[in-house]
Parts: sequence; structure tokens; C-alpha cells
Amino acid sequence: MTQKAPTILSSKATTSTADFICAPATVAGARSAIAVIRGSGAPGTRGSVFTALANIFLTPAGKCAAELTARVAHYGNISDGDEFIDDVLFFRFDGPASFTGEDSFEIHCHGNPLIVRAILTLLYRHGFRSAEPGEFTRRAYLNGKLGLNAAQAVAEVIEARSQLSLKAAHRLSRGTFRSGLLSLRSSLMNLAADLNAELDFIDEDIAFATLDTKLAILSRVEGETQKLADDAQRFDSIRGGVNIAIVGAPNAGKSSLLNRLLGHERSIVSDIAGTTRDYIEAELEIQGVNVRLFDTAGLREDSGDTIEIIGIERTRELIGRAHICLLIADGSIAPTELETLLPAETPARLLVAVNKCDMLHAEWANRRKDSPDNNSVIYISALTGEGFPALMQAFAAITAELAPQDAVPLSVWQVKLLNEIASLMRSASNLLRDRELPELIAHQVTRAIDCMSELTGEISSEDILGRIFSRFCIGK
Ligand SMILES: Nc1nc2c(c(=O)[nH]1)N(C=O)[C@@H](CNc1ccc(C(=O)N[C@@H](CCC(=O)O)C(=O)O)cc1)CN2
Ligand SMILES: Nc1nc2c(ncn2[C@@H]2O[C@H](COP(=O)(O)OP(=O)(O)OP(=O)(O)O)[C@@H](O)[C@H]2O)c(=O)[nH]1
Ligand SMILES: [Mg+2]
Repeated sequence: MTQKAPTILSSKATTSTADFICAPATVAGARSAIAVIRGSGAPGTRGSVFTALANIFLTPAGKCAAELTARVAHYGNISDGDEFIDDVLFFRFDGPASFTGEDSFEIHCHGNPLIVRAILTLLYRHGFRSAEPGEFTRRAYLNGKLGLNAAQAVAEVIEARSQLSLKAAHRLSRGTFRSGLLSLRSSLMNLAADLNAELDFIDEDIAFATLDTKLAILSRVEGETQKLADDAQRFDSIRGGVNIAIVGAPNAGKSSLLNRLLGHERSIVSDIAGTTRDYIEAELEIQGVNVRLFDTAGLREDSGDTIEIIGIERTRELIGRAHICLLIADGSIAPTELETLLPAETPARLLVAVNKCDMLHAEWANRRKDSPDNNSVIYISALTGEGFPALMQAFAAITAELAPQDAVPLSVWQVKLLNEIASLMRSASNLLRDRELPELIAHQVTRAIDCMSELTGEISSEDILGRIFSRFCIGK
């Protein structure tokens, strides 16, 4: 499980890795059956984390942490001198066979914040300090227990709000992103070696790889890094959820639709046109995707009501932020031109649903006969639920396009590096075609190799580590 420890440029770490750290690993401040406190630290002149616990934890047989076997649950008491604090389960992990790679332990106590507080206070008095956010995972990374991408993925796994995000996080931790980049990097390294060799034999005019071979490598790296960057950006836009704005003429059944999707009466429904004034937001999961639904004020051009006009303005704003604009037509009345109600320029994908198909107007019925349900128009009834499976399928099809299948969650700095590599590849290709000096081309290639090492965490800096691990919660 252990890999080569990374190279960290600049050693200005904000916190010392020699410290003994501790933190709650479960939600702090909440009551639960059990709470977990973890601690970690490498042994040094003042002994190990286990000897530091000597006056805190004892088993009924009178054994202290330093005398216990690793990786076994030990029952015992935590006490502060004569004062009993809690009876707990204690786990000891001996470095390097631990999550952090250091000597570490877990205390599983009763899940009361008062007890957690008391145990932490006791640990602080016995040589531990509170861990920084992400410090356990940071240590695991520094000790070569996980790659940087896998460490990043830990935060994503905890943060994921949908199955979609969870899957993307798993892809990041499984290392396909990393191994893909390492393979691209090794082909660039071969290319750089060739270019440098050409430099050495420049007078003899020996080419080590043909121009086409070199261009093919550059183009492959460009294509793949650009795709990774684009996919990550597309994924990022729906990470917080896919926004679906339900819009349409007043009384079309927008609120009824929201309520049916949610399975409860969230929005007020009435036969009075203009019932919904301000938009209403609700969250749900559709086929593994986190969706934010917005029920909006009906759009009409001739409203004289000041509040309704403000509501309509807000609807238009919302459409501008939506991924999907679900336009609801009232199927019980003759079709009217609805698209004119929408803002002309919107990045949102348009999906039209004709509601009230349980009492379809003759003209709609004729249209339906001519062109039955298709990907752009779906007939539904918010009253009976007819057409909802087709609606769900249409949502799923659009989100599948919005969310690339093999995307991984990346940070802004990583997307920037990927874009930089792609652009270096383009300029290197141009230099090659212009028969420029190999050293100029080698320079671009070398820079791209460095970018790749940063992306996979082979090389890192305190700055990058700070950015990654500060996003974690304490205790992770
Ligand atoms: N109680 C508890 N549950 C947990 C964790 C934890 O730290 N404690 N984890 C923490 O995030 C996750 C599991 N991840 C872990 C990863 C590595 C090791 C570990 O001890 N690794 C050793 C031995 C591996 C082995 O036995 O093969 C090693 O890498 O050498 C432990 C947990 C999720 N569940
Ligand atoms: N028959 C039938 N009636 C429906 C259907 N959906 C909604 N209605 C009725 O249509 C009326 C308007 O429904 P709402 O959900 O309030 O419509 P809305 O689009 O939110 O209206 P505003 O908020 O005013 O813009 C109510 O009387 C609903 O009961 C449907 O599928 N079939
Ligand atoms: Mg409404």
C-alpha cells in the first residue's frame, strides 16, 4: 500500500509533522451512539503516542496502551486521575501499518459532546495538539501512504452530495486519472530524451523519431489533457446539483409538477393564475444525480400586478442560471407560443412538457398524434403521474450529457495546469512544423512534464498542500 513519498518543494510547513495530533473523527457537537477520537504521531525523544496515553487509558486488567496488541479492540476506561470519564474501545495502530503511516490510535467513546470534549482536553494536557483540517490525510500523503489524488479524493468522498459525485470521487481515488497522466508523462519524457539527443548530434542531422511520430505524441497529449480539463469543468458546473427551472404560463401546473416530483405538497397549487409569486427551491435525487428544482412564477407579458412582474423578472434571472429549462405548456387549453416568453439567450437546455394530458385540448391531441412523445416534447399529467417515467428519462439523458462519464473532480489549479499542458503541446507542434530548434521544443515539453508531476502529486509544494487539505474537515 505504501508508495514513494512525494517531493515537497519549499519546506515552510505551517505545522510541524513531529507533533502528536488528535481530533474527533466523527461529527463534533452532536449526540450519537458512538464518537471516535483519533490521534497520531511519530515516536521521538518524548516517547510514542502510546506512552503519552499512560495516565489516560487503562484496561480492566491494568494494561496501558504501550502494552497492548495493535489492530485489536481493547475495552478500558478513560480517566483523569481519580475522575472517571468514560468506558471506551481503544484501537492501536503501529506505524507504518496505519492510515497516516505513523503510530496512531482510535478511542471509541460514547457519543456525547461532553465526553468528547473531556477526552480531547485530557489529550491536550498530555502532549497532543488539535489537528488542522485534513492533517491526518496530509500526513498519510507525506508518508507515502496515499497519492495526492487519492488524498484529494478522501475529501470528495466525504463531501459528495450525490451518487454521481461519489462515483467521480472513487475514480479519482482509484488512480485512473493519475495512471493516465503518468503514461502521458512517460511518452513526453521519451520525446524530451529524443529531442535532447538530437541536440547532441545536431551537426550530423540525425532525427531520432520522425516528425510525424513526434507530432502524434504531442497531439495525443494535447487531446487527452484538454479532455480531462473540459470534463472536469463540466463536472464542476453540476457538482452542486443540476438546476432545473420549471417555467411556463400561469396555471399550467408548474407547482403541481414540483409537488408530484417531491412526493409532498411543497408549493401552493390553485386554479388562480399567478398563484406562485416568488420562486420555490427544492432538492431531490433523480437517478443518482442531485437536482435542484425551482418552481417559478408563471410567465405572461400582460401582467399588471407589481409583485407578479417582479416574480416574472426573477424567473427570467433563474433561467439564466439553470442547466435545464423545463417549459410547461397547459395541455387543457389551445397551444400558444410559449418560447417567446423565454429570454432569447440562455445556456440552459430546453425541455418542453405538455401538462394536463388527462384532459388534453383537441389541438394538442392532434399534435400528439402527428408527432408522439419524443426527446423534445413530453406529454405528462401532474394530476395522474402519466408521462413521468418519460420525463425522468429525459432528465437523465440531459444530465448524462452534462456530466461526462469518466470525469474526476479537480480543483481550479489542476484544470489550469491541464489547460497549460494542452497549450504547450499546441505551441510545441507549431515549433516542430516550423522546423525550429529542438531545444525550443524540448523546453515546452519539459515544462509540460513538470505540470504533470504537480498534477499527480509526484512533486508538490506547501502552497498546493495548503489548498488541498484546508478543504477537509477536522479529524480527516
Ligand atoms: N475506524 C476507522 N474507520 C475508517 C478509517 C479509519 O481511519 N478508522 N478510515 C480512514 O480514513 C477509512 C479506511 N481507511 C483506512 C486506510 C488504511 C488503514 C490502514 O491501517 N492501513 C495500513 C494497513 C493496511 C492493511 O491492513 O492491509 C497500511 O496502509 O499499512 C486504515 C484505514 C474508513 N474507515
Ligand atoms: N386536470 C389536471 N389539472 C391539473 C394538472 N396539473 C395541475 N392542474 C390544475 O391546474 C391548476 C393550476 O395548477 P398549479 O400547479 O397551481 O399551476 P402553476 O403553473 O403553478 O400556476 P401559477 O403558480 O399560477 O403560475 C390547479 O387547479 C391544478 O389542480 C393536471 O395534470 N391535470
Ligand atoms: Mg405555481
